[in-house]
Amino acid sequence: MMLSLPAVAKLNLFLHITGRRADGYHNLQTLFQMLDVGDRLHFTANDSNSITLACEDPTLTGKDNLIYKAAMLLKPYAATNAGCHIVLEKNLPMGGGLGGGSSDAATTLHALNKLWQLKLTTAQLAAIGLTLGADVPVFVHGNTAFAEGVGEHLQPVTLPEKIYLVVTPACHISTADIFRHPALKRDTPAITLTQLLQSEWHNDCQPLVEQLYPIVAITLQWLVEYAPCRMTGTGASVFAEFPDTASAQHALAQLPANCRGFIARGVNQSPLWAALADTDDNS
Ligand SMILES: C[C@@](CO)(OP(=O)(O)O)[C@H](O)COP(=O)(O)OP(=O)(O)OC[C@H]1O[C@@H](n2ccc(N)nc2=O)[C@H](O)[C@@H]1O
Ligand SMILES: Nc1ncnc2c1ncn2[C@@H]1O[C@H](COP(=O)(O)OP(=O)(O)O)[C@@H](O)[C@H]1O
Repeated sequence: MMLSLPAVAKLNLFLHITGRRADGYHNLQTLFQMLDVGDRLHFTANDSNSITLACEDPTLTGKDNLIYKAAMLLKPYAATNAGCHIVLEKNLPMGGGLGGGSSDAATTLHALNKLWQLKLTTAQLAAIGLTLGADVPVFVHGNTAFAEGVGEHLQPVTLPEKIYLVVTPACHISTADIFRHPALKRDTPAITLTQLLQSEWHNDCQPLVEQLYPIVAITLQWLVEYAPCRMTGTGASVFAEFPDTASAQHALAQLPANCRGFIARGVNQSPLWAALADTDDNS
């Protein structure tokens, strides 16, 4: 049996760092906005007892890929010879704060749960996903959500489904490097979701990233000419909200050299859920 499923991107509409934990991880308050665009994965179950991964980009087919790691985490729950061939259509910029790798992992968990008939609950898949990265559970649940802790305490939020222009300058930022930097602001007071929704939104990583990677600051200076803008996650991608697709396209047409850009709609539920429901209807 074969399954083709989306793995969408997210934005962090705000990202507050409220403290550092004993294990070095940081407690956050963040608003994850699901987008309607992303990667696509194709899964063909087999009885080879192995996981194989194919992608046009050969650097993405190794055993360090989160897709492979997610599949291996589910292997112990599956029948002895359960295997799968997975094809990744990589559309999202990598290491851009859009969560592409984490989203690919979450889609893989759902796909193999179905193909291998594991009957694990979404909560179980999210807990397994958390061992791969702090961003995986939100993609497993697939809702626009307010997150606390390292991103695992999630509360779905319904927001107006806005149009966003997402721009990724040509620089790679390591999440771990930003979190271990001495100059990172990590003392934003934790406040309630109601207060947060009424306050001015910001990203605590943005001033440090702008300082360390001037290209991010330059990209924000370009985008702010069109609309108020901010960085997502630990960068390097930045985004702005537009009233309609035409005005977002107007800005995208002027995209600076060396940047990638795309237009997406914010959605309250990831299209992954509709795609999974489709496969239920057809099985
Ligand atoms: C901060 C966010 C916001 O969405 O950044 P982006 O990665 O999306 O840019 C994410 O929660 C990131 O999640 P993810 O990318 O899955 O991070 P992980 O692999 O779990 O962690 C990478 C490294 O970042 C640091 N880290 C990560 C998350 C966190 N809450 N505190 C941390 O200190 C840790 O040093 C960890 O070793
Ligand atoms: N399926 C995957 N897609 C993209 N990157 C992956 C994947 N699996 C592992 N990675 C690694 O994770 C890093 C961060 O990827 P990504 O999730 O795109 O960034 P971010 O967490 O900043 O949004 C990449 O640079 C890459 O080395």
